[in-house]
Amino acid sequence: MNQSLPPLEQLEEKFDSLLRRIEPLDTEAMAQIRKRLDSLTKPQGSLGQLEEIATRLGGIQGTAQPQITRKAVLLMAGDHGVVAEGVSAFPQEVTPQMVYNFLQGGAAINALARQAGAQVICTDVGVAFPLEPADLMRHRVANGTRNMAMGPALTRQEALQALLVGAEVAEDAIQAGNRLLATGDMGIGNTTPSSAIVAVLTGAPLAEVVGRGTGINDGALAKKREVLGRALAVNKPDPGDALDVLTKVGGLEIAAIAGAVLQAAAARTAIVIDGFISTAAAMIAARLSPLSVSYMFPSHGSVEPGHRKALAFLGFEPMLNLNMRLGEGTGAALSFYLLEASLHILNEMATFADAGVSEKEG
Ligand SMILES: Cc1cc2ncn([C@H]3O[C@H](COP(=O)(O)O)[C@@H](O)[C@H]3O)c2cc1C
Ligand SMILES: O=C(O)c1cccnc1
Repeated sequence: MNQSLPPLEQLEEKFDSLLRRIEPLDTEAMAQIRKRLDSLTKPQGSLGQLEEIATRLGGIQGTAQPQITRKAVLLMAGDHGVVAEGVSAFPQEVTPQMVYNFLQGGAAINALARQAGAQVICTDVGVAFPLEPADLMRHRVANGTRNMAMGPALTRQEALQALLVGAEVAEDAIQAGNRLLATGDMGIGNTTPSSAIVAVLTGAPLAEVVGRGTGINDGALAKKREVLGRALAVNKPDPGDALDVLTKVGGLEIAAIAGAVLQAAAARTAIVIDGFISTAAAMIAARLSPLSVSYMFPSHGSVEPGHRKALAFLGFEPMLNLNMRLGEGTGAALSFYLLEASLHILNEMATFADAGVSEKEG
C-alpha cells in the first residue's frame, strides 16, 4: 500500500473545508424560473419533472438563466480485495483492461458520451495492477482495497485521500468549463462494497440489497451474501458515521465518486448520479453533507435489487427505466439529454402573452 499519504490531520482539515463550502440552493433564482415556466404556452406543471429539473438547475447555478455548455463523465476506477472471496463473475484484471478500453474510446460509456457530446475523464484511484504509462497512476491512493471480509477495506487516511482525489478531479473538470457532470465507476467486485454501504445506511437486510452484479450464478450469489454478512460482523461499521462506513466496507473509486459529488456541490455544479455503485457513493456524500443532495440528479433505475432503496434514501426516483446494470456512467450520460431538454423548454418556448394564446379560465 501507498506509504506516502499526507498526515491524517491535514487530510481532515482539507476535507472539512470542502464540506464547509457547500451552500443551499438559490431560492430566488428558483422562484423566477417557476414564474417563467408558469407563463409558457402549456398548462402549468404539464412538463412534470422537466420543470423541476430546470428549476433546480437554476437554484444550483444561482441564476434564472442556467446553462449547460460543456459536460463530462467522471469515471473512477479502483479494485477490491474482497474479490478473493469469489464475489464477481469476472477476474480482477478486467479493471485495468477496461481502463485502457476507456482511454481508447471503446467502452459503452465512450459510445454514449460521444453521442451526448460529453468528455470521459477516467481516473485510477486504486487499480491493483500497474498501468502504462506510469503517469496514469498519479492519482492512485493504493493498489486496491483490503479484503473487507477480514477487516477494514481502507485506512481513514486512504478514504480521505480518495475523497479528495475525487474532489480534485471534479474541480479540474469544472475549471475546464464543464457545467454538468456525471459519475461513473469501474472496479471488478464493486457491487459488493456498494451493497454493504446500502445495507448499513438504510438498515435493509442484506438479502434485499445483494444482487448478481456482472452476472454471478446462484452459488456465487449465496457466497456473496455470506461474505457480506462476515464483512459487516467483522467490521461493525457505524451507520451514524459515513466516513467509518466508507473506510470499513467501501472502496477507493466509491470514495472518489463521493468526493466528486461533494466538490460539484461546493462549486454549484449539477452532477448526475449513475447506477448502483455511484448511488451508494452518493449516499455517503449525502450523509457527510445533507446539502449536497440538492446538487444531485438521479439517472436510471438499475436491475441491482438494492438500487431502489439507495435512490429512496436520497429521496429520488429514477428518471429512466431501461433494465440497465452496467455502471461506468452509462445511465448518467443518457440522462444528460433530459437535463438539456429542460433548458430548451425554459429558453425556447413562447409565453401565453407572446404567442397570443388564451390562458386558463377557471
Ligand atoms: C467488461 C466489463 C465492463 C464493465 N463496466 C462496468 N462494469 C461493472 O461491473 C463491475 C461490478 O460488478 P461485480 O461486482 O459483479 O464485479 C464494475 O466494474 C462495474 O463498473 C463492468 C464489468 C465488466 C465485466
Ligand atoms: O447498477 C450498476 O451500476 C451496476 C450493476 C451491476 C454491475 N455493475 C454496475
